This record gives sequence, C-alpha cells and structure tokens, in this order.
Amino acid sequence: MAPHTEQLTRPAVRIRGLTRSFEGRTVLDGIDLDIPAGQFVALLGHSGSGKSTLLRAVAGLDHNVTGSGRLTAPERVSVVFQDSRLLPWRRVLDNVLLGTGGEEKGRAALAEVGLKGRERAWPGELSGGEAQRAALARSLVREPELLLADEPFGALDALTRIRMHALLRELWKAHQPSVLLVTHDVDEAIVLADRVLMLDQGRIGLDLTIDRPHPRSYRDPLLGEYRERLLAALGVTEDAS
Ligand SMILES: Nc1ncnc2c1ncn2[C@@H]1O[C@H](COP(=O)(O)OP(=O)(O)OP(=O)(O)O)[C@@H](O)[C@H]1O
Repeated sequence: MAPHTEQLTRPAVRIRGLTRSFEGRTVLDGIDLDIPAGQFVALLGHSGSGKSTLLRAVAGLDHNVTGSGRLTAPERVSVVFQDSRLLPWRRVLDNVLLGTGGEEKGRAALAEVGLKGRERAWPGELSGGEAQRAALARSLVREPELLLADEPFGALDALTRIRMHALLRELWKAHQPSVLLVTHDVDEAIVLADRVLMLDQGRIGLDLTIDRPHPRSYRDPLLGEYRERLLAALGVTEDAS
C-alpha cells in the first residue's frame, strides 16, 4: 500500500453519538463522524446549525457544556479562528513561537506563509490577511495532526481570500494534517476540501466527496454540480432567469 493510502485508513477523529444542548435546546443531536488522517474536510450549515459547537467539541474547548457521546482526536491539534488572536504586545515571531521552542522552526513557518522579513513586526502593523498568515504559521509550528479552522478567512476581502485558499491547500499538501474547516461559503468548501459535510438539525445531513483534482478552479463546470447540490441542501435555489 502506498504510504499516503495507508495513512488515510487510520481515523484521526472518531465521534460517536455526540450531543450538545444549550438552555434545553439540542444543537448537536447524536453526531457520528470519522475523519481519516490527512483528509481535508469542510463543514457547512446554516448560521446557528452548530458548526462551531462541533469544532469546539473536537478541540476540547467546550468545558461545562451539557452533552454526551464519545470523541477521540489526535494529541497535536491546532485551532485557527476568524480573528488571528495574535497577542498585540508580542512581535510576530514571538507570537508564532508561543509555548514552543525552536526559533528556526518559527522563522521557517513564517517563510512558508509568505511572511519572511516580518518576524519583528508588531501584530498591529499587519494587514488582516497577513495576520491570518501569521496565525497559520503559529498553528503549523506545532506540527498538528489535526487543524481545526473556524471561518479563518471570513473577515478577508475576496482577493485575499482566494490567495489564502491557495496557501492553505499548499500548507496542507506539505504537512498533511487532517483538516476540519468550518465555513459559510459553499465555493470555499468545494474548492478546498475533498469532503464536504452539511450540518442540519443537529446531524450530518449530507456527506459529499468532492472528486476533482487540485488545484481547482471556481469555473470548473463539474464543481458547479457539487455547488448546486450543496446550495439545494441549504435551501438556496438559483433563479436561472
Ligand atoms: N456557550 C453557549 N451558550 C449558549 N448557547 C450557545 C453557546 N454556544 C452555542 N450556542 C448556541 O448554539 C447554537 C449553535 O451555535 P454555533 O455557534 O455552533 O453555530 P454555527 O453553525 O457555528 O453558527 P454561525 O455560522 O452563525 O457561526 C446557536 O443557537 C448558539 O446560540
């Protein structure tokens, strides 16, 4: 078996019967999900459908919640959010290195995300896109087996977002973590992910494999078929007239 195929047979995330409720309202209603090691998964769903709740559960960030179920995740997990969460009083390289050693690794990670030369900048001197690049470098330096990303490009302009898509895919190819990317954006999901999940009424309503080679173009007509299926599942119908 080729090493990559072998890697894909070992689940990195295993979720069984996961439930979460807030104030008596069930948000996750018995989720079962396996994410194989190295798989790039996007999670779509209406606002309030529970995407972040699921991500927080996998990240182990949901202390004191009401819920049940079994969940296993790798030891090395990195999380990236919509805002970079860089500490403003530390320079970019120090932010990347927080809690880890190895300055060389930090410099290499910054070079990988296109921020070579900005090591001594303050976070306040970075653009939104640069700050997200720094956040990705900070996540990479920990060599995560699983990267959890909650709308990481949601606050960026369209062009920067497209550049960040290419960067994230390159980083995934180089490091091969499993990825769970929460997004509102159907196009982002189908261009980046190899599998797209739709959260609906507390469950995985749709589990779609996107069987197209990378790099993908937004204009690929075959991606259009996936787009329509996902938009229909979200209840969005396109008026052709
Ligand atoms: N800590 C909390 N306390 C109370 N309610 C919560 C809490 N966390 C989430 N919820 C509720 O659970 C539901 C799901 O929230 P969640 O943030 O997971 O949805 P989402 O799909 O990520 O939404 P969005 O796309 O708008 O970010 C929402 O109704 C939210 O108000």
